[in-house]
Amino acid sequence: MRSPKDFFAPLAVGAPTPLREVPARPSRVIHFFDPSNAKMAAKVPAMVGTVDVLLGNLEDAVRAARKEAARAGLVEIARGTDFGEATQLWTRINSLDSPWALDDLTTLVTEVGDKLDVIMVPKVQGPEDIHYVDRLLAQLEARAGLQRPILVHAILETARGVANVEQIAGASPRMQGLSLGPADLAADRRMKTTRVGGGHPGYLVRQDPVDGDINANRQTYQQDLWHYTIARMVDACAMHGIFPYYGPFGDIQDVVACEDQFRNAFLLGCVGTWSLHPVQVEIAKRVFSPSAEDVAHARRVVAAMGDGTAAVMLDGKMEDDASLKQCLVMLELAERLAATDPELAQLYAAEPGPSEGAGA
Ligand SMILES: CC(=O)SCCNC(=O)CCNC(=O)[C@H](O)C(C)(C)COP(=O)(O)OP(=O)(O)OC[C@H]1O[C@@H](n2cnc3c(N)ncnc32)[C@H](O)[C@@H]1OP(=O)(O)O
Ligand SMILES: O=CC(=O)O
Ligand SMILES: [Mg+2]
Repeated sequence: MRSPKDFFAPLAVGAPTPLREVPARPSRVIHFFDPSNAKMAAKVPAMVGTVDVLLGNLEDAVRAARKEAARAGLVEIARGTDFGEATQLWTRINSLDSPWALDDLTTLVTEVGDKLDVIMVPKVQGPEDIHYVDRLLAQLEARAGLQRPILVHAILETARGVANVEQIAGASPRMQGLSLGPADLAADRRMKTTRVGGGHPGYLVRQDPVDGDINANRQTYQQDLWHYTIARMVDACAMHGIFPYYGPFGDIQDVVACEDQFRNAFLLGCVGTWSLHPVQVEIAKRVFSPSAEDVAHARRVVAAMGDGTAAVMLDGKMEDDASLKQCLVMLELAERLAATDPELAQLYAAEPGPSEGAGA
């Protein structure tokens, strides 16, 4: 463990200096593709600018016999694609205990490290996994002569990882964020589910009996299996100044439930999610962008609050410093997204600004 004084010192001679603040680039949608799948890979150049992050996946969902092909395919795509300002390139490497992780890191950092923004590390168990990757990345960055540090994103998908979530989030200045990995986490926890994310109809609460009649029809309400873990993840990320994300939603056809799951994560504080199939891209972008109504309301609150202190009434509701701060979070996100998304810029511009909304 490094001393707090050394936290921002490079871990290898010649490695770039770690960042003091994680860049808040839009990452509403982290789109997964398999670089060894020719059809999917062929679609990548056309997706630049339409998704915030393109992630070349090397881990689960890539056949063992195709691991080297996926790695080589990602190198080729990284070299041959201009990702512009609006789209980042990430990868998900194989797990640290697999036969492929070392070569994934060595090859990608030395060959296309200048193109890679973030490396997603699966099945992280504790801060020691991040420390291992941190030092290795510093050595490889020095070897490759990189000028900016590659950031690290951990998937929360083991029970031990969840128990250690605060230490993982704060393990290195490279930590960019955390994603929920509900499929592996369910298996590791021995949950009795068989799905990739989303809810389960059996996880419910039931209305109390009316007049003591337990046999009468009683309303049931499905509950969110992931609420606890997402909330813990969001707190750990906020505490360490990094970003939380929902992960995969495996029922590709059920776009309605997918949107619900994404929205729950957005409302709880997540900044984005994964998309596994093109059909999930627009859902993610829509859900993780503040609505025009939210932006308009936030502007009205800012305008009504004046110097930001005291309490005011707006539409019959009390607003004060705390609701103002929530509105500022919303507006800051809207501004950041509008800077790279012309459609959102237009949408938000159509809403009344603080002066027009004041006192309305
Ligand atoms: C638990 C976890 O670890 S989740 C993360 C790991 N899993 C993944 O990354 C899964 C990524 N996604 C996929 O592999 C695929 O989308 C699947 C297997 C879910 C579905 O694939 P398909 O059955 O081919 O879907 P479908 O027929 O609807 O595809 C339509 C088109 O979109 C393309 N497509 C599908 N998924 C993607 C993708 N993620 N990126 C780009 N293109 C895609 C298909 O190649 C197909 O192209 P075509 O019209 O030229 O034939
Ligand atoms: O990798 C993701 C998961 O849900 O497992
Ligand atoms: Mg997983």
